[in-house]
Amino acid sequence: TIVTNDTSVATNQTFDYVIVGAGLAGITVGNKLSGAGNSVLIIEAGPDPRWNPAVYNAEERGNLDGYCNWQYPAYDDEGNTLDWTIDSGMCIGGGTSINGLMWYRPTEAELNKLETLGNPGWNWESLEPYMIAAERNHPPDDIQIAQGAGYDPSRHGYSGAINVSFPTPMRIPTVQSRFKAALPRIFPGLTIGNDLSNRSPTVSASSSWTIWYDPASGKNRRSSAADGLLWAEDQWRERLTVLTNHRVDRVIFDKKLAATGVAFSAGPERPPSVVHAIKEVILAAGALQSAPVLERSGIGSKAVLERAGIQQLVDLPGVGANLNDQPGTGTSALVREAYWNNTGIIDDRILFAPEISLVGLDEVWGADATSYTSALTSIEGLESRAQALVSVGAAANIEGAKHILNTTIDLIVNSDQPVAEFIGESYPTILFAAFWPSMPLSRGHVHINDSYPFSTPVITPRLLTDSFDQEIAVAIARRSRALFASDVFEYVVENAYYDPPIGPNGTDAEYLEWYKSTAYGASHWIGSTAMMPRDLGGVVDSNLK
Ligand SMILES: Cc1cc2nc3c(=O)[nH]c(=O)nc-3n(C[C@H](O)[C@H](O)[C@H](O)COP(=O)(O)OP(=O)(O)OC[C@H]3O[C@@H](n4cnc5c(N)ncnc54)[C@H](O)[C@@H]3O)c2cc1C
Repeated sequence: TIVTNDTSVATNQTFDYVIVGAGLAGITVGNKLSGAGNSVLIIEAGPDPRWNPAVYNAEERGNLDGYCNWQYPAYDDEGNTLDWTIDSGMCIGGGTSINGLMWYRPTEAELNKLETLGNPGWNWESLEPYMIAAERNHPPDDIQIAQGAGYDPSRHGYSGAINVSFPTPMRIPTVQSRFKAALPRIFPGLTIGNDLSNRSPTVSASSSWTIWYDPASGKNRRSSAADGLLWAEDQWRERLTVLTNHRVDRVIFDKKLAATGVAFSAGPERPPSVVHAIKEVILAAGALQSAPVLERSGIGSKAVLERAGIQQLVDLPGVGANLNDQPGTGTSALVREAYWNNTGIIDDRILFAPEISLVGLDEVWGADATSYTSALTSIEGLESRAQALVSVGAAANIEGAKHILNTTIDLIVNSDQPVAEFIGESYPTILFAAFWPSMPLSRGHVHINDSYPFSTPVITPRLLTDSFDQEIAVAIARRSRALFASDVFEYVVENAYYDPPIGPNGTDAEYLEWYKSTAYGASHWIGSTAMMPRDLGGVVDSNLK
């Protein structure tokens, strides 16, 4: 494997495959294609980060300080910038070099919906073997299990490239057990399980991480896509080249619209170069950049391309629409001074297996759930939701919007899939609950504004614009207060802290205002190049073409 920032390895060269982006998808595909004997070039906008302890040492990730991060601005519908920025990986490893390292699998029902969306063969049966093959699980030992860890041996792989384990040591055992005691009280009916990957379908458990404990250094090392599939000696490839610090402008097509290469450059002042692909160009620039690269290449909606002064090659109005992330926020509660030296509750480290609860409608609303779901499943409701998305450019057409919304609604209403993720954490001086609606119906968009490759994409997340997402948000924010006010926690913490303040009898409107003013994207962006039939607003088909 060659990793370099030397432009000449690619300029006017020819490879079997050219891949845009060395993130999770780009590295995985590059590893497999080069392993099968193909010559492969991956072009990555950011640097090689393997020297940086904030990347490789999970415990130092708090020191990243913007390293390996695009930190995009976010916009509202009027084009004003929001007061939070979007974290997104910008180095080899992409998001996996800076992410929160939580590892658990989707459910069978969730994966089978890929097929329902119009993608034959994309289902649990075909995809589960890949999840098993990717993972190298290190089961928790007796001490970790005593401190809250758990796992179901049948749900994991043991010989893959991505290391998965609980932190060594687990730490703060009192808080682990306190969260396990308190969460079923605020979400009645919630089961405390032993493994987030075997939820059926809702559960609460301590989460394992994509880390491995290196006894030589005593560190818990990040197992990013790069660590597992690029830098590891047993994954080195004879015919793989990774070009760092170069940005792809656009894909180049021949007269029959077959992709023949890409144009790229090292910086705004540097001359553009071209590299040729014999077999395929693979776009793996993530949910926030793949659509902009397509648009700069002439593939997208007429209005966007005209505004940017780009000649349209393919009319594909779904490009950049349907952008989806979970609206995250959190509640902190100051630990009482009497416990500041109690390392079962807090210490000065940030490595901790958080207790993650995946809760469904029943756990959030109990017997009242049906009053919320009848609004969700009404035909008029679906129609007006779809119209609202099309009118703001968040969906390509009404039928497509209805199809996507229905897929999510069906998972929520008929398969009891989780509507919220609620995460109990401990940091130096505070206990923290992070949470978000897990299957939001709100949608936004990402587009280019001009043809210039070094311009930032215009990302309009439109978080919490759907009334159902708002209802979930209010409900879980209320539970965060109940969590820290419960008798399980009240002896440990001062009351939960809200800014803007919410009184003990806060109204739904106050909770919603608080939620909206503190919410940010939870960094799980999807949807902007949807895999779906084209007439429904899809961008790639089930062969990823
Ligand atoms: C802060 C944060 C926390 C997260 N926490 C978790 C978690 O705990 N658990 C979990 O499962 N997931 C988490 N995620 C999500 C996970 O990391 C992503 O889903 C995953 O990395 C997406 O993979 P990808 O290949 O689609 O995109 P990415 O990993 O983002 O890779 C895309 C790559 O393309 C490059 N690129 C973009 N444009 C260009 C261009 N024009 N030319 C060349 N290169 C380009 C980028 O620099 C990037 O390296 C988190 C993400 C973030 C950012």
